[in-house]
Amino acid sequence: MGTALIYDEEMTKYKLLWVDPACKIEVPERLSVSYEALVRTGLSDRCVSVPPREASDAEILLVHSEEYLEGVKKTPHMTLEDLKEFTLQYGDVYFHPNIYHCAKLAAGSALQLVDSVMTGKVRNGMALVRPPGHHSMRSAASGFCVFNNVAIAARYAKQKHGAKRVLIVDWDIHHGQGVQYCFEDDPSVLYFSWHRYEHQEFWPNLRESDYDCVGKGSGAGYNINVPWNEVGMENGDYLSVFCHVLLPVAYEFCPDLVLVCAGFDSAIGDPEGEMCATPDIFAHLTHLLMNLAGGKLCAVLEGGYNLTSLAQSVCQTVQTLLGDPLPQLANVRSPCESALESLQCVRSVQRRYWSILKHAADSPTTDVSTKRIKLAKAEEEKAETAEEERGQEEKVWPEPAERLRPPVCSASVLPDDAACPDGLKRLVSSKDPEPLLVSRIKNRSTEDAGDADGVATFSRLYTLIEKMRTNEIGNGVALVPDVAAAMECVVQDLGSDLVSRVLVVCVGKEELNCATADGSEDKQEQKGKYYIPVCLKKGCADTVGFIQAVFGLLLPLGYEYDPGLVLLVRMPGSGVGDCMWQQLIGLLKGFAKGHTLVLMQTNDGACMDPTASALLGHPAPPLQELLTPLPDDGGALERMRERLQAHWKMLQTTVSSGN
Ligand SMILES: CC(O)(O)NCCCCNCCCN
Ligand SMILES: [Zn+2]
Repeated sequence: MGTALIYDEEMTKYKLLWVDPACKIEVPERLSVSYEALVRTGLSDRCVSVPPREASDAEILLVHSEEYLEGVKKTPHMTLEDLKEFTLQYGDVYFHPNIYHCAKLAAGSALQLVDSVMTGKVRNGMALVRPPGHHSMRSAASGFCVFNNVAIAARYAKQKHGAKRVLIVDWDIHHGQGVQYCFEDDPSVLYFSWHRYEHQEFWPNLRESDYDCVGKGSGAGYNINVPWNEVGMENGDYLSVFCHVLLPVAYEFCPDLVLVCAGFDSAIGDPEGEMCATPDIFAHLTHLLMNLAGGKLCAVLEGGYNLTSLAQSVCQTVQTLLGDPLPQLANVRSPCESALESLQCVRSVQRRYWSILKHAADSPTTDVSTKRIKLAKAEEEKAETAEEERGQEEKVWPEPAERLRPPVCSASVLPDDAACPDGLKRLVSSKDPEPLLVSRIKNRSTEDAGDADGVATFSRLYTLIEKMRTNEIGNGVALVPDVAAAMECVVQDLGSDLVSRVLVVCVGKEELNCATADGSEDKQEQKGKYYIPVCLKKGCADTVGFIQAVFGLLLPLGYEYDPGLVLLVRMPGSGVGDCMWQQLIGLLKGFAKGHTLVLMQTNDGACMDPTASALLGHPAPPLQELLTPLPDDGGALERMRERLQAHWKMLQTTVSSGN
């Protein structure tokens, strides 16, 4: 299934008609440069073009009041003076004779997107719209927003398509207070937002944007605010919050639909956000959400005011929705102290609502005085930056790297009598393997692998890894007589001279004699750092433990390790369900530009089809809803994370005790 793209140049046909410094950044070019970038890169041609439509009164009234709608309806006929007058009642927003028309198109675009995804016409999609929506409230416009596009879409998805649980992820750098107010007592809509906050110093300066506002009544726990109390947040900060807060909770929530308030003012170069995350981060944020809700994801444009980083970020998002390989995120740095403080605060208040977080630490003891010191420091720094303002340095960042689809998406190495699943390209050894390789395989592996077809299998494995390195092949699966031997061979012989770092994810009971990344035998502490045995209660059927292991350990660590190849090994008798297995394959695509090699035992061929489906990029079925939280061994996982965070900074979820 494809990716929908919704855009109409009509939504560029309104602009600010008077002087207002607060609104001058919201220009029509935001939309046109975004769309033109999608055209220029050929991405728009690969999407299913879906036309926008005007939202009806009834649809707008799902969120807004009649008196508000009646007021906005009058704006097309207003004089300039009346428009100014009308605008004065709201904050940081402007009206224009054509903005009502565009606001109906923006909301209608979000609804078209929901229809296309919920009816299965497409898998996912993006709507490029203006005016944005997430600040507008039941009876008020705000922050360039007139109608709350995404809030209307969420209500619509429930009413028209029977969605029971809708997740809204708001990665715009401003707090979508309009969305929070709309759903704060509604447990069927989980709203997650991070936002520049600076201890309430940043617009919209609301007390209720802080981390302790978790929703009300039956909605308690279904509102998650992550305040950024400093600017300059980077990729590592964003990924930490996704791995340690949003994703575990999202998987426990198990939504039927994911809506994204896709604002790109959280990218580097944006005058509003003043953050440092690069445009390719949105490729990963999108990817990390794509295995929820069976892949049903609707991204709706919100903010983004640096035309360069906006266009790049839009392209990164759409390219991921299309299923292209993820870009390598080089040198993901550990979260900064301020981000860790926010992370710890959010987890500590949310833990009482989400069993996945129940082992989270208490809030940090930053007593009032520390905060006052911080604010005082911030004040004086602000004074400094004030004078620096004039010489405000232009942010520069590298153009995102090309993300080339390999000629062959997925390949297989199989015994001659095994059937090759649809869509996979079977690798046959074209020529005789190099004698050197044969000798290494012979003296390395067990006797049965040393015989003729064992050598053939291993030489095909070598070819497969070689072709992944050159990006001729994206990923692959091999059925081998002995997975343990094959794993050692890949890591020791094949992997090591083809890629510099191999992330080995071994699913099953086996105790492994591990080899560190550099292939040397282990010294005790090396073993500690590069060998992370995670034991799940009830084997691999333990969903809670699986989610904690994947999001609390594997993904953060993988982003920090930045491997050139992922080796996913399914030990015989592992008992891991197809659903979890497909989720794992889907999530691991975020590393090594999607170069994953799956090793399975020949007699484990039953799960070849789900494996092939995941390797080909089909969305994984949702994990079953976590109704009764299992007596999970989250404690053991938390203790392991504590131990490992000394080596792997991305595992941190609390401020360093030292400070
Ligand atoms: C959709 C959105 O979240 O990007 N709207 C942002 C509104 C910002 C209002 N304040 C502007 C002050 C100018 N320096
Ligand atoms: Zn914004």
